[in-house]
Amino acid sequence: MSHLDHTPSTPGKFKMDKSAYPYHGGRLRWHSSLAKLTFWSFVFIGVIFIFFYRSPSRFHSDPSRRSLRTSSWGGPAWEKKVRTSARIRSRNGFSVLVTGAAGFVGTHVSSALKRRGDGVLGLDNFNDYYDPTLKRARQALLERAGVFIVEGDINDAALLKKLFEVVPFTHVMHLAAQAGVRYAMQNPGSYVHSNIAGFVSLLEVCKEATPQPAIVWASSSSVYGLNTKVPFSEKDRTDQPASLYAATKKAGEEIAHTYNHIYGLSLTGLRFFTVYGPWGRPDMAYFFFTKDILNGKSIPIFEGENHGTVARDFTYIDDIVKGCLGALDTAQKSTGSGGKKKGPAQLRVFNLGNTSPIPVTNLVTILERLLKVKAKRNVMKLPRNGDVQFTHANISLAHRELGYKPTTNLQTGLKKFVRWYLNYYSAAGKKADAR
Ligand SMILES: O=C(O)[C@H]1O[C@H](OP(=O)(O)OP(=O)(O)OC[C@H]2O[C@@H](n3ccc(=O)[nH]c3=O)[C@H](O)[C@@H]2O)[C@H](O)[C@@H](O)[C@@H]1O
Repeated sequence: MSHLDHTPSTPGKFKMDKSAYPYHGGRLRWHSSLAKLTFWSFVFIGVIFIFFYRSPSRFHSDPSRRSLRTSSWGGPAWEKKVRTSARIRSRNGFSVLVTGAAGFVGTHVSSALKRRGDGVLGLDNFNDYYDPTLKRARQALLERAGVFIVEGDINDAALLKKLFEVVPFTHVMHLAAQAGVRYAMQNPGSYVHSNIAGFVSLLEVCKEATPQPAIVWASSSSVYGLNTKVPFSEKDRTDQPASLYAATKKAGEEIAHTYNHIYGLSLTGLRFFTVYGPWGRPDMAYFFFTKDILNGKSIPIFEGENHGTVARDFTYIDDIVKGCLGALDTAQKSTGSGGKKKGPAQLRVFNLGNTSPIPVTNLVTILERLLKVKAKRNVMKLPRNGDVQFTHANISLAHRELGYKPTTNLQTGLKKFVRWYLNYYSAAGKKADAR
């Protein structure tokens, strides 16, 4: 509590406390010191007010997402960096705002866009859901490629508006999200904050922009939930999610429909199927299995009822990047501007999977071979914490519309991952602080 909190609200209370003013004429002195106190309080509050509302550089923090430090933005030097990063360097190129740019998919997509001459500006809140030093290393990688990542949260509407004031983005690649299926039981609020509130905050700014950008965003294979009909097709029901994570992604798809319908925003949702590869996410099974196998720690391998197989349609990052670029390239323009719809706009959803589900036990066998270490397998029943038993993508729609054609099998992809992992964590003695 600050000393100001002890200041009584009315002078009457002071008057009652005579013991504090035992001398003759104390009331007079008290009146003058109260006047001084009031005067300086106003000066102090005024200074704080001017600091927060007039300064070009504001300070933002977001405790619910566990951002490790407050971020600052604004000012001519900052705007120049934003503009330079987003500058288009090829004919008919895009200028793309990539949210979640320090994330796994965000880093790969940003660098692919930059390589082909698009302007790219990253946005990321660098929260500590998993080891932030990995996010910083990805940031350094992008910086060398000429991509600047603004440090901030998608819930910060003032920051988003500023970015659109500085750059008339043609596209938004929205990959910022609270990922992970099982963590949703530990921290449900973070899923609502990022995947629902954050998405709405972004769409609100996009719909007001002139021109409105086309938006491509990450949904998830988890929206198929408890469905048993395989392979999963975009036409299938998605109304039985098994985790809050899946429910927030499903909500995102409905929210996308609303903003498309009311404001004419062009929106494409991509249902990613268990994406893996170099620079991946340490909370995912293939990643922490690798770490634990190398450390001689036992790994929990889930199985279904009656020893049923648990399998995933593991999809390699380079294939996913091609799918993302295909979605951006075929996205039609939004039709509205300044918050007003002018006509119907494109609304799409695609599966981006590998069409070849692999049992988790096979994943472990491949890792054992690549790492040359036998895993300590601890086979256990699939916990009821959000996991589904099986995923399998039908990708014919993405193939037809986006030219999407995955080419990397799990063996090849994991080989590339393991090479990166050993390199990354042996260099400079970095610790694989996976979870
Ligand atoms: O496809 C998706 O949409 C989702 O893919 C992954 O979710 P998941 O497939 O559950 O990926 P992992 O957590 O890496 O699990 C992979 C497999 O390993 C199994 N597993 C996981 C953890 C564990 O300790 N043991 C174990 O056998 C899981 O049941 C699952 O079959 C991502 O974590 C989600 O963010 C993403 O949205």
